[in-house]
Amino acid sequence: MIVGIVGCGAIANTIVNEIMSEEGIEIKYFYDRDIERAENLAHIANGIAIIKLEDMLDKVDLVVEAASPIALKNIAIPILEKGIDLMVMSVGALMDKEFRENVHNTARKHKAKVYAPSGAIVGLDGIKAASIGKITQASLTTRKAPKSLGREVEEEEILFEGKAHEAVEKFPVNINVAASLSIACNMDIDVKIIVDPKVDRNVHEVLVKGDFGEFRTSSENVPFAANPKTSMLAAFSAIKLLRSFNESFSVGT
Ligand SMILES: NC(=O)C1=CN([C@@H]2O[C@H](COP(=O)(O)OP(=O)(O)OC[C@H]3O[C@@H](n4cnc5c(N)ncnc54)[C@H](OP(=O)(O)O)[C@@H]3O)[C@@H](O)[C@H]2O)C=CC1
Ligand SMILES: O=C([O-])CC(=O)C(=O)O
Repeated sequence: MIVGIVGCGAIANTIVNEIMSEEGIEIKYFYDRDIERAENLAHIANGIAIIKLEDMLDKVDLVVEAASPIALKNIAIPILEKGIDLMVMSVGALMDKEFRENVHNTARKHKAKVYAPSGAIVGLDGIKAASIGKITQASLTTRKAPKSLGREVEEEEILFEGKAHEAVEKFPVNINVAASLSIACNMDIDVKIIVDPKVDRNVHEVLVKGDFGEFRTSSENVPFAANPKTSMLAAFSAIKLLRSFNESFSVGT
């Protein structure tokens, strides 16, 4: 599998450092609006930095988007129209219903697949199973340190309380997980975002209720030093999903 990456920041660097060249996965093409970042990563991976997305499209089997929701909106359709699979980190963009339907239809028409790794949250496996019955309630409470949210506060403060579609608009690079949960639950979930000077982790608490019963998950994620908005677990989930394409045994939904 030849892989191209769009967005050469915290997640992409972790993927490359972990996978490099593994049997069956060759991460070869790198694109970023900052060409230097693409070149640095290409150098580490012994790959190729490209100056426009089209330069990788006839050469890859899968593109990993690890850039931004706006980037995803620009690149998803041209990638899928070529029948290339797409792994999406900036899931928040998919809260735009029209865009999500377009992505869905284009993928189906061109026999491409779209994957969204579980990212920085815990519990999507259970939600997928739970969605066989009815899910009646789902919420996410996210607590991050001021530097993760780009705020300066002395005391904890609720920055946002509302629905996921609004959360991803207001905090596009901090709360993609709300979109993953919403898509898995098939509802616009309730979201609360708290800035808290007492935490140094990215904390995500998920509550889901439905026919199956109810569950709560809580993760206290180590943020990347280079980008404290993003949790290490998010990059790890992408790596695990990439590796799963080569595995013949799978556990969990
Ligand atoms: N699903 C999940 O659970 C999670 C998702 N994420 C999301 O994943 C994405 C990547 O995260 P992360 O690696 O931490 O981000 P980084 O900011 O560390 O890296 C992203 C890179 O992509 C570049 N970029 C942004 N927009 C474009 C564009 N339109 N075209 C080309 N390059 C672009 C950025 O440049 P510049 O610096 O100039 O913007 C930067 O170099 C983000 O959208 C983030 O919000 C993060 C954590 C969890
Ligand atoms: O990494 C995290 O903790 C969550 C995050 O930034 C996102 O969902 O966009």
